[in-house]
Amino acid sequence: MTNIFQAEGLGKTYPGVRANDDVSFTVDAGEIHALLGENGAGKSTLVKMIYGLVRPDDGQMTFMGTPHMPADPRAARAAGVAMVFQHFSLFDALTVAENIALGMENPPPRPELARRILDLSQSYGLPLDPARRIASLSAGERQRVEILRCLLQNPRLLIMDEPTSVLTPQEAEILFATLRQLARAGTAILYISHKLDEIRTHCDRATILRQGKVVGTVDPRAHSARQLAAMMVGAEMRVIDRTGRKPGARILTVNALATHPAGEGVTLKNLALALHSGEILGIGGVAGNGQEELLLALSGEIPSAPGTVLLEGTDLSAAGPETRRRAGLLAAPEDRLGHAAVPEFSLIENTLLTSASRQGLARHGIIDHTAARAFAERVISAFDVRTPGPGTAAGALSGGNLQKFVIGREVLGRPRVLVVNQPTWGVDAGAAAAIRQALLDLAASGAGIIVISQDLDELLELSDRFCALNQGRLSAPRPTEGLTIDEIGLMLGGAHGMEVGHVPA
Ligand SMILES: Nc1ncnc2c1ncn2[C@@H]1O[C@H](COP(=O)(O)OP(=O)(O)OP(=O)(O)O)[C@@H](O)[C@H]1O
Repeated sequence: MTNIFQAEGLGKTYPGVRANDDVSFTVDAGEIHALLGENGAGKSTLVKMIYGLVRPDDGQMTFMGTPHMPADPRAARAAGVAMVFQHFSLFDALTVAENIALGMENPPPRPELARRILDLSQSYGLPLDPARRIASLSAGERQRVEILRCLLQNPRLLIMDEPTSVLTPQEAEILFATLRQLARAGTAILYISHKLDEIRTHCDRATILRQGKVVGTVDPRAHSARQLAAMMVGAEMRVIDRTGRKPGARILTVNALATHPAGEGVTLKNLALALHSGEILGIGGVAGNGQEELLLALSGEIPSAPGTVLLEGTDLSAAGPETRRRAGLLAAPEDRLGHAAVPEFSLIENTLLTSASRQGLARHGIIDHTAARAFAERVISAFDVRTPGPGTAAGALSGGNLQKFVIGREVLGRPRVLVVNQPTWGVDAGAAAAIRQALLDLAASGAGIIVISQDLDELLELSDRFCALNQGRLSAPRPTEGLTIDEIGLMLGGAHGMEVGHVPA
């Protein structure tokens, strides 16, 4: 194997944070190289330096034998580096092909581009219609657009920042087949993920970062997930405690819930569910089958017919998000940057967005800054959000730390019912365990929780009952205890993009 990329002594300091400190490592042609580390360890900062988005304060890089210090992403792309981001950078109103054309230096005529997209998507098993509008795509499909956009550039080094966090296990397998295919052809892949099992199965080497420093480069196959996690955090992981929950009275009733979104998107079809106090209901399924719509219909962002959403007997179907929040029905959506939080707003301002009324952070339209700051500080400390302080802009937080903040803000909002979509997306193993524990503790205190997730292990770990959402329809719930992966496969069966045949017998 030949060394294609080398970093020597890279450093980057942000106000109050040494994000990268003396980072040296190499990536070989044809290898899938994982970057591992806790939230905030400096992984994104490192790859942004390679991709020309951030300029290092110190150190050098070499790429394909020549010094590499790209002034911007365009220069990095010209040198042969491509990157798939953790957050999507797509225009909702445009089609797949239009978005891809926007990122190209010299886009070919539209019909030819559409053909190339189709060809690539077929040869890499990533189905995508070039004429679809981005607004109608699920998170998983949006990611495919980003991946295909990169593959069209024929990169020598492909950087992927948590690419599988929005994919189902089956879609992730397909992606890894794609990456293997690329690696065999000599492309180097630098791969950020928090999924340790995935890294152990698919990556050739792993470089571990802790607090901005390289701890070491290891063969991930030679270590257990637990050992890798311990190297990342420098300590052992905690064990989840599921005790103390007693499902009580019915708290949320959803009846004949149907949505009719304008334009594209999934319509919910005649959904019914009952949630009890102290209970966690898990909803599994492939993204794009109505998960986001269900959250919006429960949070009040999509109104529904009278009698369809009842909280403790009160009909909230016509109520907007603020009225529902006051009543105790809180939600944490999947898209943390843009939907759950405003990137340019400080964490204090972001707490005001959803918590002003429940926490008494504003009176008669006047913001109580002291109270807002104190609440933001409570969230930061209770959920171990790594940030210089509550005045930091949400967009400056690492992905996982923002996720902890968003979940923490709602959990500390003392909900009667909390609806969360992908609660541990992009969160490191230790923090994911802490978030899951917080949800279990919240249920133990009497709240009802709906967890929507693509992570089956997470749903099995958390939920008392499980149901599947498939093309806008919800299956009948089943108790999680004793439920086998086969049975779950059947419940999810027929969901688009997921075949029962993939579920191990
Ligand atoms: N633009 C910025 N301004 C200020 N601080 C920043 C900025 N970007 C990153 N940081 C800080 O630098 C540190 C490293 O962040 P980085 O995003 O590189 O971590 P990460 O390992 O990618 O985390 P995650 O797994 O959560 O995505 C964090 O403490 C983060 O808050």
